[in-house]
Order: sequence, then C-alpha cells, then structure tokens
Amino acid sequence: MPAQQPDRFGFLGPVNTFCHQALLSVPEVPADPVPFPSVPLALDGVRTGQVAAALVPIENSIEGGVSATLDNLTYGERLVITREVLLPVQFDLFARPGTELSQVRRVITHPHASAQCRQWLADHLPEAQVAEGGSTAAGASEVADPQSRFDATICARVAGQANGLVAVASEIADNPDAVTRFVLVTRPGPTPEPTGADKTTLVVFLNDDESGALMRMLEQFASRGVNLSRIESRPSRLVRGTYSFSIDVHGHVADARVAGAMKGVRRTSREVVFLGSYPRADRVRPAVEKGHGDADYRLAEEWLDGIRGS
Ligand SMILES: O=C(O)C(=O)Cc1ccccc1
Repeated sequence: MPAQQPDRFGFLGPVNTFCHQALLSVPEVPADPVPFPSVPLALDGVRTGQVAAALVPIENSIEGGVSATLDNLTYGERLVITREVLLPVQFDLFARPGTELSQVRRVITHPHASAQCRQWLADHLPEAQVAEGGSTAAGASEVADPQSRFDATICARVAGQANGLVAVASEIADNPDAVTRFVLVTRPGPTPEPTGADKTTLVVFLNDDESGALMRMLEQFASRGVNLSRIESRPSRLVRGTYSFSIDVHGHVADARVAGAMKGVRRTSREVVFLGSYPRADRVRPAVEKGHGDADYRLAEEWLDGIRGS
C-alpha cells in the first residue's frame, strides 16, 4: 500500500499538468502535493486515506464533462466535492529540440487537450496520429525520451520547458478562451458552510419508464427559482439503455429552495447522489426570486404548523 500522506493533497500528475497549476493557484493548499497517474488513482488515494483530498478535472468549456471523473464520483465509493477551481488553459505543441513541425508524425497528449486543438491539428497536422496519454505533462515526459516513438505533445508551456522540449507551434487551442474546471474532492464530512455564492452537484437516476420524467425533475428546480449551470446525461451502468443526469445547481443544500427541490427530486426519481455543496469559484451570488428565500420558506412552515396546531 502506498505511503499514507494524510496532510497532503493529491492531483492528476505528474508535476506541471494543468491540474497541478490549478492546485497551486489555491492559496491554502498544503505543501508538497502528491501526483497520481490517473483520475481514478487520485480518487482512490482519497478513499484509502493516502491523501486528505485530490484535485481532478471535471469539465472544460469546449469538450464538456470529464467522464473519468463524473463516472468515478457517481459509481465509486462516496466522495464529495468541497471546492471548485477554474483555470484558463493555453496549449502549445512541444517537441525535442531540432524537430520541425513538418516532421511531426505522432503526437501524444491528454484526450481533452487534443480535443481542444482538433481544428488546429486538422489544419496543420492532418496526417499525424494522436495517441492518448494519461495527462499533458506525462505526454511531455514521454516525448522528452530520445527513444520515444512520439515526436510531439500538446501541453502547457511550463510542462514543455520543464522537460527540455521546444515549442514548434504556440497557442494552438481552437478557442483561446478555454477554461477548465477542477474540483477538490474529499471523503464525506461536514458540508462547507454556505457563502451565498454556492453550487451543488447531484446525479439523478430517473424512473426511466415514466414519460416526462426529465421534465418533472427540471420543474422541481424551476418552480423554486433554482438555476442549473450544467446538466449532462451519462449512460447508466445500472440498467442498460438508461441514463443518469449529472447536474450542477446554483445554491447550497442549506438553502431552503435547493433543499426543497432536492426533496422533490428524491421523491419522484429512482435515486439521487449528493456530490456536495461548495463555494462557486466565480463568487457570483444568484438573485433569489421573490418567495424563494429562506425567510419565505420559514414563514410558510410556521403558517402550516399553526394550522396543524403543532
Ligand atoms: O493533463 C493535464 O494537464 C490535466 O490536468 C488534464 C487536462 C487536460 C487538458 C485540459 C485541461 C486539463
């Protein structure tokens, strides 16, 4: 069993991945974070107590959700998100010194990096084979090996330079404003206090044989003025041909309107997985619609208690 580092945080490594950069951007992270070669291994490191928490990518603004993270959090032993970190990402094509762009035949990188440079690759390296690496920095370290069968990698500048590579093309992302969202994940414990600018992540398994089940689930949020910032379907591993919905909700489970919506969804769906309430990275506070504030719920509760004589 790997050494226990209960005061340290893990991340998708090796050093100089985007994930590493995102972790270093959080001021209160303990020193010496621990690199893991994949998202499942980083999350298992948290489950076994090897590290206290791990930062992993969950979504990027071009390619969408990171399935390795979404599925592991849904089906693996329960973990919760306690924080999110947003990182603008820029990609360069790095190769061993002396390599020309025209000589690049084989590229290795993380699939989310190649996906975000798809058009550039089609325009500039239409014949190149692009292989999947565990991370962008792992790709850089592979290409740095003179015996490597790969000629180039798509990675962050810091990863290319740290591995002694040179940029054969710079800023090759199809969308220069791409942002990746990372989440800090821990074993279940106290939910972070509400800040007024929070997010809640849920996975909902609907009753698939009921027509309109998705619409009724969305109504639970809409009727309480609760906005969603992400909803995506993933194939359900429980019943073939069915899907779960991974959802980010604006608000905290301590907000009465969010709790009310969650109870409504729980009553009317097959299963709901709570993956945590945590502060929003952009600190934007949602406008609470009239009649949906905590005080409104409290007054209505007191009114009903009065009627019931309780
Ligand atoms: O491979 C990395 O560097 C990561 O942190 C995963 C990733 C890959 C591409 C864009 C953002 C994050």
